[in-house]
Amino acid sequence: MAPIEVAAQVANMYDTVLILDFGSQYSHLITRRVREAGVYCELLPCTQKIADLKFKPKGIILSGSPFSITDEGAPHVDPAVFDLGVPILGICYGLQEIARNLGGETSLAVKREYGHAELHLHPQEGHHSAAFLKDLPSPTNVWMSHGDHLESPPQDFVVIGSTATSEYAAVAHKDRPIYGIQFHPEVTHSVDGTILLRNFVIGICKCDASWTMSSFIDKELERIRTLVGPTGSVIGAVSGGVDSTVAAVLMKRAIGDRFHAVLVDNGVMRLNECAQVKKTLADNLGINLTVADAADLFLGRLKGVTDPERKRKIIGNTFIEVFEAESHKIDAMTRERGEGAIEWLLQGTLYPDVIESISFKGPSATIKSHHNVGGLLEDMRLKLIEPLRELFKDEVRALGTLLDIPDDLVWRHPFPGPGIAIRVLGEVTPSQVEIARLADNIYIEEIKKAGLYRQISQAYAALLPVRSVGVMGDQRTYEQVIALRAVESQDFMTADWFQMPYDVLKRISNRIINEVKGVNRVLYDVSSKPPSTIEFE
Ligand SMILES: Nc1ncnc2c1ncn2[C@@H]1O[C@H](COP(=O)(O)OP(=O)(O)OP(=O)(O)O)[C@@H](O)[C@H]1O
Ligand SMILES: O=c1[nH]c(=O)c2[nH+]cn([C@@H]3O[C@H](COP(=O)(O)O)[C@@H](O)[C@H]3O)c2[nH]1
Ligand SMILES: NC(=O)CC[C@H](N)C(=O)O
Ligand SMILES: [Mg+2]
Repeated sequence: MAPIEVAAQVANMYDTVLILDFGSQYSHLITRRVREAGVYCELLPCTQKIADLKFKPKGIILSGSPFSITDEGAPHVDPAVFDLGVPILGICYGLQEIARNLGGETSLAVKREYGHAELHLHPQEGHHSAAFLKDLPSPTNVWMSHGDHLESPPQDFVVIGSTATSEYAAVAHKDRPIYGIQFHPEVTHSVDGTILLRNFVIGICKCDASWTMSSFIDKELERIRTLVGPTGSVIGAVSGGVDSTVAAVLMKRAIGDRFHAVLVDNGVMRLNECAQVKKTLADNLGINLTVADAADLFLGRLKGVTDPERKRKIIGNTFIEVFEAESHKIDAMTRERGEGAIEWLLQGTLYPDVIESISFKGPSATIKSHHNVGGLLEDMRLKLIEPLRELFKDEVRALGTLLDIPDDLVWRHPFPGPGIAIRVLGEVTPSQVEIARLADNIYIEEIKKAGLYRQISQAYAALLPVRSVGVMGDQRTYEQVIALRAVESQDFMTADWFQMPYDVLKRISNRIINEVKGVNRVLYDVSSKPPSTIEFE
């Protein structure tokens, strides 16, 4: 089934707001805020033809854009949105786009307006905008980021808010539920922005705030069962990470033993990880996980390799090979048992991956196909099933909790597929992996003891390919260096290094140097992303 149809299936189950993306860097934040209000929404490129929509939205939001509305080649909305008869909210460029369509005049502002502004409301007696502005204090602090502004609002529009520099900071149609705002309610700097977006989707669009993870579970289980049918089988690569675990648990609930989970032991997992994941999944979640032990195969292929990209490629390719072999085995087994052959491949794709692939990023829509483990088993012609496709990471975590997945699984830091191999700089040998693994285990243990694990988005220990001189028990040592990394991040696209308390660092450093043979020095990484990345390689 095409992804757009899958999205439409979900969109048809809930009251849905359509967000049309003109390429603003904040478009995904609009999506977040609307979801936080309990309303389901879909982000689609602004080039979306309304006639091709597979669902009827209850309201439409037009996003901001890096373009100037008067630019040649600037993106424009399908004028049919104005004939749908549903409420429309234009944000910044979206407002200018409304004006362009409904007869206002946009011009270049004399100077760019960027940052805070005080919005003064101008309530209109007996006007529908009362519901839009409900509970909003006046003045309220809003955040601006624009160069163009409205020279005059379209005919039939009234002004419902202004700032010192923007006369038409908020406008509304006289009769129809069409609103335009020059500021960005979706960013946290607009302090009452969430109230405004909530007012729009609930008060104006009359959406039912029924987008909760508990309602999602029931509907998704039903959708999976219908999709897979009474005999179909599903196979899925499960890493013990939160995404694949939550997807696996949903699948297990939907189709029971017709779901087959495979974890590939690539020899560069964390300490005791494979055994632990297998046990946790079996004991707590009733998922029968096959662990494919391929540690020697992976480590053999990594021998002598030091280039980070080559390491990643080798691991990626070998992973596919092992997964394929494993799935053939399972396929043979299910056939033997007289069950249907495996038809489906489960993937833990999240909504940010989808947004990345569909979002409007320039004069033409850029379609970037996502290649997680997709395309894996082409010869088997497996169909993809992606239950988390419409969710953000925090929604996945909430879902995990509702599915009774233990907290320590739900709140696990992300762990990359290539694992410790990209945290051992230089050649990946079994003894180097062991050093990094032991140091990492102590590091995470102490972070947990200090109660800091949840505050940190991701932490790990890396082994540097250098030696330094030390002294232990009156003896000279010449040994290796461990670097500790800990970051705070919303989306892992940018990150700040975590300000680890000194006493915790002291304990960690002492323990690593005392307990991990081959290490005589520990460093703490104080680089942010950008310009550094989260992983060393
Ligand atoms: N060792 C492994 N064995 C089987 N599948 C794996 C393994 N490592 C990664 N995968 C697959 O690759 C996908 C992408 O990995 P990714 O790390 O992004 O997600 P995750 O492990 O599920 O969650 P998290 O991001 O929290 O680590 C996983 O969802 C899983 O399907
Ligand atoms: O599944 C994965 N396969 C990979 O090849 C991979 N490389 C990086 N990461 C994770 O992505 C986030 C951003 O990492 P970087 O700042 O190093 O790019 C961090 O959370 C990294 O751990 C990966 N995850
Ligand atoms: N944030 C925006 O949507 C900006 C719109 C347009 N580029 C402007 O400068 O006015
Ligand atoms: Mg992972």
